[in-house]
Amino acid sequence: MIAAEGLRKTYRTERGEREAVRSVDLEVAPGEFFGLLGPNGAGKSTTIGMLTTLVLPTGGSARVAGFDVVRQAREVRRRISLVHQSNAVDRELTVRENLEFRGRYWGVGRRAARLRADALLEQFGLGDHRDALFYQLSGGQLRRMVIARALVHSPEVLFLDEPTVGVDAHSRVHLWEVLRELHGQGQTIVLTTHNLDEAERLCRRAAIVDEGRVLACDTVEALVARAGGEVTVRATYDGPVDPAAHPPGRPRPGDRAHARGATVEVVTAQPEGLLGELIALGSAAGRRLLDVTTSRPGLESAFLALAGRTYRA
Ligand SMILES: Nc1ncnc2c1ncn2[C@@H]1O[C@H](COP(=O)(O)OP(=O)(O)OP(=O)(O)O)[C@@H](O)[C@H]1O
Repeated sequence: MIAAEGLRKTYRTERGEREAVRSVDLEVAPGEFFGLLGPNGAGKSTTIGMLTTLVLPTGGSARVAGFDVVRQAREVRRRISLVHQSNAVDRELTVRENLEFRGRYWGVGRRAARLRADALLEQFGLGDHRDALFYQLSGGQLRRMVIARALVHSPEVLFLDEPTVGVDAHSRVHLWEVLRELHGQGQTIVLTTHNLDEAERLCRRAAIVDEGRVLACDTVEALVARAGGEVTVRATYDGPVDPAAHPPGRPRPGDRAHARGATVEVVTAQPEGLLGELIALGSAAGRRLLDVTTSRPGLESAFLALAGRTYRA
């Protein structure tokens, strides 16, 4: 459904050139729920911009739904939908009219557009709000409406750029459910997110992007497996500890330890004995250990293994 090769984008600005995307290769099969993951500024929005024909690539090529994103941009646009981070809606129209209007714009017949709008509003939990105006909706409802509207003309690929940014925790979980259901119905979805937890919950395959490059592209389980079963142990003290400090007995081979302010983070495949060592580290610095958290290997560990630094969204 999507094939990109060596996709590149350099922005020219007053302050010189900015290589937003250096080289991106991607393949997404029909029906996949695919994630483009990475910290802010990694080049995710620019990549999705090129795949949706809004940003002209500086190099490389991409085909989406069978058409070239540069030479056949119009054909691509008819077959896809993009939901931006902002909730742009027609403020004069009701929720249902917003959907119908979008359907009509894309050539869906009047009756079909209405039926499709009603079905989508039910599916997105907005059936009772079909006659509401945008200001009568909560942030989460508005977000669901914008995504529902993007589906009225049954696009082959739905692109979502950071779909849950600015959405409260409860609405986020609701939105995840709706997206999983859409995927279950066979919808191809490409999502960008800086939230690795979101990606782990939703995507089956993902590309980890950093500084304009794809560091790895695989199933989420395979990406996590690359982290090699390491756990991240985070200790918080009642005051700053020496950034160069290591718990006594550490580092063991493969360990990575960082201290920042009152927190020490150790990524290790051998956590045995670490708690005692962290207490001893605090005592040596005259600090008391307040809290220890452990996180199982996840995409965060995968990012660390691939990029060589801790993930900061
Ligand atoms: N129109 C533009 N002109 C110049 N530089 C740009 C432009 N758009 C993005 N950039 C720069 O390109 C880099 C990649 O930005 P991009 O928005 O693609 O990243 P991102 O991973 O989507 O991050 P975010 O989630 O913050 O949008 C950033 O350094 C950004 O400042």
